[in-house]
Amino acid sequence: MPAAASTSANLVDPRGRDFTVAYRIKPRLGDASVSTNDPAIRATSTTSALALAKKVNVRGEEQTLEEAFKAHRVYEESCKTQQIFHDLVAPLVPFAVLGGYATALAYGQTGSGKTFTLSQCSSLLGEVLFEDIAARQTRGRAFSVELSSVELCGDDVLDLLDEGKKKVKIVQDADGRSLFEGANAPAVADQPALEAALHTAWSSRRTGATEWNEASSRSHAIFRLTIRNASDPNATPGVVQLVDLAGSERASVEAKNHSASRRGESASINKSLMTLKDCIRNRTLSDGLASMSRPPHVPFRSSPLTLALKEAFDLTTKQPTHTVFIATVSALERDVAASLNTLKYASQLLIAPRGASATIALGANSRPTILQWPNDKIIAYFEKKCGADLSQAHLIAPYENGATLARVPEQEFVDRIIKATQGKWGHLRARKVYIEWWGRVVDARTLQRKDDQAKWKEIVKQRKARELQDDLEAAAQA
Ligand SMILES: Nc1ncnc2c1ncn2[C@@H]1O[C@H](COP(=O)(O)OP(=O)(O)OP(=O)(O)O)[C@@H](O)[C@H]1O
Repeated sequence: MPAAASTSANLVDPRGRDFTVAYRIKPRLGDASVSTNDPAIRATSTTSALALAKKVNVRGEEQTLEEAFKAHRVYEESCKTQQIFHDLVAPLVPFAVLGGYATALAYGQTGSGKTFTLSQCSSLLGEVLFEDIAARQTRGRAFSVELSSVELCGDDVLDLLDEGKKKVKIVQDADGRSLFEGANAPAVADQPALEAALHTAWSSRRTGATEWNEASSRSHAIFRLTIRNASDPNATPGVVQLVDLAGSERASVEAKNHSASRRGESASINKSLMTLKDCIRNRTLSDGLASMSRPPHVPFRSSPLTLALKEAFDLTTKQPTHTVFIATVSALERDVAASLNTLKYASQLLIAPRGASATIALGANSRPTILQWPNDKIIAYFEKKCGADLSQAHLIAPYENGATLARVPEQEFVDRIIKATQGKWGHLRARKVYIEWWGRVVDARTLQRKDDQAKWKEIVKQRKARELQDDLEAAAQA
C-alpha cells in the first residue's frame, strides 16, 4: 500500500477543506544558555501554541504577556520532519495523482526552519509519489511526472533547473492554468531521477548569493511536480508543489539597514506575503462577512507569487485544490517578536470553510446552487444526466454533498461515473458529464462571490449609518 494511504485521514483531508494551517516550533539549538531557558513559544496541545513575551510596562516593571494561537496541528520542538511529512504532505500525493492541485507552503522568519522542513519533505516525496503511481499503473493506467522549479526575486522569475538561472515568465495556458514559460521541466521517471533533479534545484537556490540564508531569505522558491495521466491526454494534470517563502521579517529589518534597491526588494516581498494572506482568506470566504475589512476579492494577480500559484486561490479553477500552510517559529526568547508576527499571520488563515458545511443559510428567495445541494439532489442530477445506463448512481456520490463533491479530483470522479454505469460508459463520455458538472460548480462560485459582494456593500452601508448615528449622539451630548 502506498505510504500516503496510511496517513492520518483527518488532519489533511483534501476532501474536507481547502486549507490546513500548522505551526512547527524549531528546537532551541546550540548555545546551552539559550537552550536551557524556558521556550518563548510552546505547544500546549496538538492544536494550540502559547507565546510568552516579556514586556516592560510604563512603571519599568517586567511583565510576561501570554497569547494563545490555534492551528489544525502544532508540532513541538522535538518533532521530526518525517512526522510532519507523514501528516501534512503525504496525503496530498494521491490527491494530486488523481488530478488535484496541492500546495505545501512554509512561512516564517529567516532561520526558523522553512528550508529545513521543505527540503526534507522534498526528499521524502519521491518514494510516496512513485509508490502511489505504481499502485495505480497496475490498474491499466500510465502516469508521467515532470519537475519545474523557479525562484521569485521581486518581479524576476528565475529557472532553478537552468545552470545560468535564466529568466522565465509566468503565463496562463488556454485552460487558465499558471505555467512557467521557457522553464526547464524535465520528466522524472522514478525516485532517483526526481531526487537528482530536486537536488539541482535546491543547490541552484543556494548558489545565487554568497550565503544560503542570504539567498533563500530574500526570494520565494517553488518546486512543482506536474503529474499527467499518459493514458488520457485530456485529463487535467495534477500538481503537488512545495513553496519555500522568503523570510517574513525581511521588510522591517531591511527598511532600516539597506540601500534603496534592497528596500524595494523587501517591499516586494512584503507585498507578496500580504497578497498571499488576502488570497487565502478571501478564497475561503468566511461566513462572517461582517468581520472582514474589505470586500471578498481574491487578488492573485497582484504579485508574481500568487499569480504563479493561481489555481490554489482562483474561484474559477477547474480542479479541486488543497493548500497546507506550515508556519515555522523559533522557540527562542530573542526571536519572540518575529515568532508572534508569524503566528498572528498564520492564525488569520484559519477560517472555517463555508462550502464544506451542508447547512448553508439561504435567503428567502434564493435557490440553492449546486454547491449547496444535499446528496439526494446530486444523485438525482446524475441520474438525469446519464439516463438508464446509470444503474448504481450512489457510486458517484456515496455520501458527498455539492460542496464536498467539488473536492473529488477529476480522475476519481470519472472512474466513479464509469463504475456507476457498470462500464457501459467509456472515459470520454464520463468526462463530458464531469466537465459539465464542473462548469456548474464554477458558475455557483461566481454567483456566491457576487452575492458576497452585495452583502458586503450592505454591511458597509449599515456600518456608516451606525457611525453617523454615534457621531450625532456624541454631538448632542457635547
Ligand atoms: N527543526 C529543526 N531541527 C534542527 N535544525 C533545524 C531545524 N529547523 C532549522 N534548523 C537549522 O536552522 C538553520 C536555519 O534553518 P533554515 O535554513 O531552514 O531556515 P529558513 O527559515 O529557511 O531561513 P531563510 O528564510 O533564510 O531561508 C539551519 O542550519 C537548519 O539546519
